[in-house]
Amino acid sequence: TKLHANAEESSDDVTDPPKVEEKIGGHGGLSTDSDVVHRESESMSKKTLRSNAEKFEFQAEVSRLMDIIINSLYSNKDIFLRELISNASDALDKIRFLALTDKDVLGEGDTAKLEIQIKLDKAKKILSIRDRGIGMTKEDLIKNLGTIAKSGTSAFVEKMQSSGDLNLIGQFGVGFYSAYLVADYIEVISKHNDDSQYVWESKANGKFAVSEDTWNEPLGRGTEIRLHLRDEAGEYLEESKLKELVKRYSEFINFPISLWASKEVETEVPVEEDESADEETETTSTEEEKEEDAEEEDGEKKQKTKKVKETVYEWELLNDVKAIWLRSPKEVTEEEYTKFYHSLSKDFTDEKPMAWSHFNAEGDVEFKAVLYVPPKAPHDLYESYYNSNKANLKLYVRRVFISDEFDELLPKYLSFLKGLVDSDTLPLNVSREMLQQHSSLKTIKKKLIRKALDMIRKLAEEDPDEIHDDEKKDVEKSGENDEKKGQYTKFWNEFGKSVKLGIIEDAANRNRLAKLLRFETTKSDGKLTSLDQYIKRMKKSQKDIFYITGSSKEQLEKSPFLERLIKKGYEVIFFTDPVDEYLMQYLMDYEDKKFQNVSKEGLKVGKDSKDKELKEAFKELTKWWKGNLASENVDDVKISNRLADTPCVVVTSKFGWSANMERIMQSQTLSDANKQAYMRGKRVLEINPRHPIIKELKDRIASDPEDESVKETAQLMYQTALIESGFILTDPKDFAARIYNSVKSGLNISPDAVADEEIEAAEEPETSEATETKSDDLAGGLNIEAEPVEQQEENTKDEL
Ligand SMILES: Nc1ncnc2c1ncn2[C@@H]1O[C@H](COP(=O)(O)OP(=O)(O)OP(=O)(O)O)[C@@H](O)[C@H]1O
Repeated sequence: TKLHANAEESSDDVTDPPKVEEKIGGHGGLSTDSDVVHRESESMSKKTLRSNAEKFEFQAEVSRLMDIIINSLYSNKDIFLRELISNASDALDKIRFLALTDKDVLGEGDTAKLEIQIKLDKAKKILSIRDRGIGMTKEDLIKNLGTIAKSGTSAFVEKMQSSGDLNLIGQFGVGFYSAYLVADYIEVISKHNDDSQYVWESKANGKFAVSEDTWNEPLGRGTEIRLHLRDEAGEYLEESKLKELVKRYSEFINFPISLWASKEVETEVPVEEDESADEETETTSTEEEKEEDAEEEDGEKKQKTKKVKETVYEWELLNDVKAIWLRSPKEVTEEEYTKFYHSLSKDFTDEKPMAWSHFNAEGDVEFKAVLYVPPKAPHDLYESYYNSNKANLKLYVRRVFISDEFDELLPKYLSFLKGLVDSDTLPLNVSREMLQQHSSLKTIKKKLIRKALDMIRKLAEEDPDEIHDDEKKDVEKSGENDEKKGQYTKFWNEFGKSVKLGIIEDAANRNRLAKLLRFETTKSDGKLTSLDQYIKRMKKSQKDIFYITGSSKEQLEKSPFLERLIKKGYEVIFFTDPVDEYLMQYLMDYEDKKFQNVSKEGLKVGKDSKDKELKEAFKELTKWWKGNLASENVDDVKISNRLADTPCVVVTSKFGWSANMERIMQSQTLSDANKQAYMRGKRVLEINPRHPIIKELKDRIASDPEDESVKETAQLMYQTALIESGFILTDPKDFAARIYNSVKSGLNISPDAVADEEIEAAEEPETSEATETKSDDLAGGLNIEAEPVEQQEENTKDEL
């Protein structure tokens, strides 16, 4: 919000110009040897500054953020320097990138030097950080530093309120404001090629001011941030402190960072004739200040000189700019990789990346790359997955930073990786758009994916927890890998969904990705298992990989679909993430084994010798039942091979949706009813011929196929099976009414009995209870003695 175009009448002190006696030394004459003392800037009358100043209010979220920073008790205030240097480096990257296609943007002389300079003014308590980057126009200053809140602002404010950890500020894109941890007044002087030089200033009191700069030294191009340090931040005026900080935080900045540092030097000064006598005794007593008798050989007399110590200032380079990725992987230490990760990801917590891969690709397309698996997934990794263009790899071409928004380098599902690619093959002097279409990008992408998947596979291979009991005897591993214990489970919990999305999206790497899959099974005992382990444990005769989908493992464990499989010792995979339903539409087979959803048609678990016989014996019932279910979208009624204790289940056709998928689709807000009807799998009612209810039904049908009470019971059986098989009933009222009728009969109440008028009807049992006790109630309705299900007779035993 612009407050005053002309602030002359305002009494607010924000835009007070630097008074003549408060003037701040600029960076003028940066590279000249004579720059021993700060050159004072030209004085400027109060009137001129004020008439140019415009005042603005910070956007509300930014104001809140600044309040939090200013009042923070956070002890690690050092981070501000890292943030400002990182901004300076970004600005330098931007101008260097523009210079690829237009050399003139760099300017001439010192202005063309891509560097960062830090200067201290102890007397005035000012710390300034200056870069020769792209700079900011007046509009940029107003937008970037105050009026446009970034999306990360409120996320960061929220995070601060819960954790208080300011260290993460850079990740939220609001790093600049961390400068208010140490300063109570900040000036940002900036010169962009497209505009004049401007000064932004704020005392963080909700307002800031911007004015055209007519009093400071011209910057040429770039930005100087002047921090007027708070009293308690005096340590940042110590050269040693700044050197230490730059070393610690900015060692991977690829531009030279120099400090205007003091240095003791010895210089020869002439000895005044009249004092030479006194000096003589003094200087001979100390070795350093030895007086020299400057008698020339030819005997000509010269003026006497002496050496004295003097403090001079000069630019001292603080960082070694040899990029880590250009070094040989053998030479880079683990600590250096970790630190480089922190600087790349702006994640300065103590956590180490889970894994990294540093390699050099040679051949037609040459590039160097470092890839990292972060220790944690960002909070919004899967939010708007398909719409966001998050790329986490930085692209360099021959050491020049090109972009960190280049999403052609990695597929979406690997966008959780961080790192960089530096290519020697890509051309330097073309626009980003041209680069995006360059043919070698495809090769780079392909290699990066391979390397990334290898890195993840190794993470699993090195994890001792991944070696299961059945393999332990072969692989005797001692405690050497303790540090890596559990690392793959950690990876899986953070990024498992990405592997699944990869299987869906990347057909070329489907098998590699499937190897990385982990899941729980009926036999995994709370641990995660892989497909390879599953296959190792498969029964000899087992052809397919069995799985079941649902909303939780607890719910699935009780599923009737598993009854017989578990009894016979088969292992079944539990898929409980909604994405698994999609995953299994793409993952058809693995190592020549097909996947079989055990709640769908097509399950083969060996033949029962009585199959044919049973089919024949129940023919009448199945035919009758199919006829009765004609209006229910039921394709068929069949004898089941998956049931042990449950009378019947409803299975779906192989290529339609499973019950779980129907449930997922129904819960989606914008789901399309037509598509739902189309995709809904055809249903088959499968009956258990050994179950007493089914046997009784068979007998009743044989004696009277028109018996209404049997029809009623059959319908109730079907609805109950739907629920137990994971479907959502379309008409729960109808189901409830049938249950109540059955209960009435169980309690010997007349079917015509109705509730008394004016009397609360809450005496009837609730539906859910009724559902739980269904089998017994139904048995009661059919007057069957509660008897166990007949033992299954099989002569095929276990050789299925
Ligand atoms: N030295 C600078 N030169 C040019 N522009 C700058 C400079 N410092 C900040 N900016 C501009 O101000 C914006 C806000 O800076 P801020 O540090 O708050 O966020 P950021 O740089 O986008 O994110 P991060 O702090 O994570 O680097 C930047 O995006 C950039 O456009």
